[in-house]
Amino acid sequence: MPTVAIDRNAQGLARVKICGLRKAEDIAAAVEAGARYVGFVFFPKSPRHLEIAEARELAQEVEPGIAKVGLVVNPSDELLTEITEAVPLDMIQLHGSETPERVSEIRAKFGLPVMKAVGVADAADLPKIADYEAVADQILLDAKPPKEAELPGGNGLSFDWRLIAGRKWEKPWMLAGGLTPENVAEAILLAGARQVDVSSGVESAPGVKDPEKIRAFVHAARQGADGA
Ligand SMILES: O=C(O)c1ccccc1NCC(=O)[C@H](O)[C@H](O)COP(=O)(O)O
Repeated sequence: MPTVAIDRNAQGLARVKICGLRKAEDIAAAVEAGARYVGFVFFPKSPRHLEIAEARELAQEVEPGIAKVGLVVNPSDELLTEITEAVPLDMIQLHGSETPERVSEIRAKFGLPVMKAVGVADAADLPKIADYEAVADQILLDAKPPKEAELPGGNGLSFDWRLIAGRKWEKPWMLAGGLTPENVAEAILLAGARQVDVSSGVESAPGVKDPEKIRAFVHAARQGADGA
């Protein structure tokens, strides 16, 4: 085991986001298990991509109290207008190379809370979290994608959770990247995360969610890591 400070108060408190949902039954599995956020991906290169009309249909059926998050990558105002006018979202997730200025602009123009994904590979990536924290409502700490990756996220890769152990930020943040039902409890303990996000770790194939894995993930995240 690595020698890092472990935040045992984080146990049992994790709020879970299941990202890249495409079917009503998978959303139902997530919500019934206790997930607090559901994510819809609007990125045509992704196996999890949804057309706006599909997302609208799914989002309209999500029960109140569950945050519906729309994930976009370097979006134009036109795309955001189309999405937000059609889909009843509660939050926009920016998963591209949006600058802090652009994050601020999107937040002001579209009147929705914004979660900005920040890619982490090593300690040199951590200072930029403060730049985004100043303008976003939440931060998503995700593994930095490999240079040759087709997707800027949803690659099932983890970063070294010890990099953020014991660090505190003012705004709410989520841990993401390569989480699975098997490792999420340990990740929560090591990173001190109170919120976690998963996509490929609850799939049976790219873009195909597995309700059993969703249930196992939410259960593991909410139980914490007794004995880990
Ligand atoms: O999921 C995608 O296909 C995707 C496409 C473009 C940008 C981001 C994308 N996914 C991000 C996520 O699903 C999560 O927020 C997070 O990165 C966790 O992904 P994973 O490592 O697969 O659990």
